[in-house]
Amino acid sequence: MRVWKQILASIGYAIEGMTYAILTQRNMRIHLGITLLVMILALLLDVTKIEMILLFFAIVLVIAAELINTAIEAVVDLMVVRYHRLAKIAKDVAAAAVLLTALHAVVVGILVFYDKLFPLRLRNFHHLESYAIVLSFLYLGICFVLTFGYLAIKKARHR
Ligand SMILES: Nc1ncnc2c1ncn2[C@@H]1O[C@H](COP(=O)(O)OP(=O)(O)OP(=O)(O)O)[C@@H](O)[C@H]1O
Repeated sequence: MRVWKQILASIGYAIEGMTYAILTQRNMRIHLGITLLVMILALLLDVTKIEMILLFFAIVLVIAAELINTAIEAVVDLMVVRYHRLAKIAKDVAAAAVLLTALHAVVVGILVFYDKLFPLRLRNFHHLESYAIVLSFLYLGICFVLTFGYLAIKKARHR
């Protein structure tokens, strides 16, 4: 009985954390809004079970990253009251993790919805689908390199 009470208490704390993130983080509200739109789109369009799993995975990844980012921001603000190079690195790297998961979700969204939203164009131009895939990964790669390149340069400058 005590174990169940502890488990229920843990779930309660987790819900409190989620509520805090939704109420205080604008980005979290944006993620949830987009999630709602994606779910409506997935219900309206002919999405397979595997595609649904991929969409869910991408969405959960973004929301989990945003929650961890919020936790890191809170810990940094608790420990550091003034400007500190390490505080900046901690916050920027946590933000980069969210950015990366969000880009991943965009790529998954393009891959899942592209041929469902533009089936006629695809029938005439088969190469468009591969363009969408290549462009998605190119975009993801560029953002990845820019984000981590920027962080690496910043870090090197502060050494
Ligand atoms: N104590 C600090 N020392 C150095 N740089 C900081 C510090 N606090 C914040 N920063 C810099 O300012 C940026 C924004 O910080 P802030 O705490 O406002 O987070 P945020 O990304 O705006 O959070 P939110 O998700 O709540 O909008 C950080 O990414 C970091 O570069």
